[in-house]
Amino acid sequence: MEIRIDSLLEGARRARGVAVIVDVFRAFTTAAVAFSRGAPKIVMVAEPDEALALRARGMGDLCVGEVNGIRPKGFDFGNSPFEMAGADLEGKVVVQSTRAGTTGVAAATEASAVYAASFVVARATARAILRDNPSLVTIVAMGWNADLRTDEDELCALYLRNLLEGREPSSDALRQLVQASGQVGKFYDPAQPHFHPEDCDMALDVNRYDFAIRVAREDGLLVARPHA
Ligand SMILES: O=C(O)[C@H](CS(=O)(=O)O)OP(=O)(O)O
Ligand SMILES: [Mg+2]
Repeated sequence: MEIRIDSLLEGARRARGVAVIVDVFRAFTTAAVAFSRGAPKIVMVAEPDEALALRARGMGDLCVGEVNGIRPKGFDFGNSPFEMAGADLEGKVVVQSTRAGTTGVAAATEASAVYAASFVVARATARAILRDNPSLVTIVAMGWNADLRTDEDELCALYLRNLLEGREPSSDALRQLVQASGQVGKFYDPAQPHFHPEDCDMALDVNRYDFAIRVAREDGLLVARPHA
């Protein structure tokens, strides 16, 4: 198995083989929590207007996401694992739009298969990929706004490569490295109430869930489902 690591939107666009789109803060932590709260599937789109249009057409029940970290007008929830944790999503189809994570999923058009990953589903994602034993895996760290590399996604990509190669680095070490990085302060900034300290804590609960998040095209839509 060849494992490549890439970054940002251009990395998603050129991803070949099985693509693992990584977004720790917060898209694919939020998605994992949504599944844990009963959402059967998540339709992933790049643009907020696409999400609103799908909900208007009855293709989704709830819009979740962000622009600049803030819940877009008309959305039901922000892109917050903490907000998701308080929601009853049993049987509710979520439509998610974020500026890095879901935009990266939508851009990965050359990939043979796509996973959406974060620390909370890392081991399950590696296990699912190893079961299929593909010849090529491309791990893409989406970063901030898909155009600035950030520690949490890069570290999660490196962690995933280690797992795929049969090693399991220390979760405590990962948490310490991410907590020392530049993307954490916003969760504790009263001037940015759309970010919650609990978002960060939940995103760093390494391997919290035992499912991966597999994304596949269904009737022309990118649909994410928990993948045991
Ligand atoms: O909602 C998020 O946390 C981020 C936006 S920001 O980088 O924190 O401003 O979006 P995502 O697409 O989940 O990286
Ligand atoms: Mg992010």
